[in-house]
Amino acid sequence: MSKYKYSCLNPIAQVGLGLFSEEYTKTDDIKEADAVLVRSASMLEMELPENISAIARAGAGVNNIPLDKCASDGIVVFNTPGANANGVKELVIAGLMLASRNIVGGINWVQTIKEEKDVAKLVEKGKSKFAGKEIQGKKLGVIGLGAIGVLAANAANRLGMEVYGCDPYISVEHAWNLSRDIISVKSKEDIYKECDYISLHVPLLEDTKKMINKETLSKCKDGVVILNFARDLLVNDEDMEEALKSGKVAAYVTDFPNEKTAGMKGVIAIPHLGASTEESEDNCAVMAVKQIKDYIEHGIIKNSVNYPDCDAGTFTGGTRVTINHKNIPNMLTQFTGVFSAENINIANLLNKSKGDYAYTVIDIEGGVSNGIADKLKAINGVLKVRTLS
Ligand SMILES: NC(=O)c1ccc[n+]([C@@H]2O[C@H](COP(=O)([O-])OP(=O)(O)OC[C@H]3O[C@@H](n4cnc5c(N)ncnc54)[C@H](O)[C@@H]3O)[C@@H](O)[C@H]2O)c1
Ligand SMILES: O=C(O)[C@H](O)COP(=O)(O)O
Repeated sequence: MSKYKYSCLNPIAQVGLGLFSEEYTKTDDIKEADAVLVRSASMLEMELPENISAIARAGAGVNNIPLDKCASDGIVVFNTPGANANGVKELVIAGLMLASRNIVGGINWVQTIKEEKDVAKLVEKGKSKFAGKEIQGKKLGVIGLGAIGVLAANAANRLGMEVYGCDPYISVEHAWNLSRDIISVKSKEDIYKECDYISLHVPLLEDTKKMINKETLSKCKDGVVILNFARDLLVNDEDMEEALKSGKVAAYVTDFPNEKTAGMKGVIAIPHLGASTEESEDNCAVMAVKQIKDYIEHGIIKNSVNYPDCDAGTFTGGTRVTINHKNIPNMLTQFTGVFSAENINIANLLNKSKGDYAYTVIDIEGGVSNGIADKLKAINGVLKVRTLS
């Protein structure tokens, strides 16, 4: 008899799902799932049943998940930082080539002459129409130096590009990994002004939405190439269309085609293939499942995007009570009061907060009655209580 249930809203690599022990079963009904695994399926309009404790995004971008709603329902949302970064980096490099050499045009043209008598001769005669430029010596601007941005910047630099990077919130880890040859700039303006190619690697947030627009494009060099392997809404499509028509933008490479851009002249549209490699899918699935298991079985939070990371160690016996709650004063006093009223000794207590939300783990040596959980749940600001035993 399984103890836990999980649902997958997208196919998740078997190497990850295989890590679930026989204590877990898969269900198609999220009304009975403790945990949900998802890639890009939108959960924004979904009902979130009370039974869900955790959602793992097997990937980086979490704009398909209602993070605040989840937090206020006591649902911890994880992602898998860096797990698909190499896959995306390699496609970014391909994107640079696709935009610089008319590979797509050339390949399509060969198909139009394939039934002709002397294909080799026609190729030599017609190839000049598809001549391109080399990326070596050109300037690339990378906006967002996270897991992908750093890898893309370093790789392009190794291919001979002069690379500028901009990320006001760069983490220490990513700064360490950034090649010293990358020119770090404080403002995106320097990238717009200087670069021949601009690659976006920021999350879709209120302040990054439509960051590439008429105004920012007007600051760019004529014939700039924009690469978007992050999210379609980072770019204002109407402004991009105008810039492509005028020649301000020579090519727009996007991994996120939509109704507007899929057929737009000057757009190289890729069907969201950045993370669609065996390696990235495996990495993401393994990381997502490990994080779900750690949380469900031990109450450990690692790589959450809406709750603080919190590791009280592996749960080894007695009872562990985990509480998802609002980050407001006087919560711990009320929690400990519930235990002391029952004369229960707390062996270990850990509390962490992140923004408006907090998480507390309380270990006790023996068991607890259901009444304890009910009393904790009744405290104003408590969002979810789990009892692990
Ligand atoms: N094409 C794909 O298949 C694919 C795969 C993975 C990720 N993505 C997208 O790429 C994005 C980046 O992925 P990642 O793994 O590098 O994430 P990450 O969190 O490691 O890096 C994002 C970086 O953007 C920076 N940032 C945030 N706001 C910024 C701003 N206003 N200006 C400059 N920098 C800013 C952050 O400081 C961080 O360093 C994801 O959010 C996702 O939308 C796409
Ligand atoms: O944010 C991400 O990780 C990527 O966009 C990958 O999405 P996918 O898992 O649907 O390929």
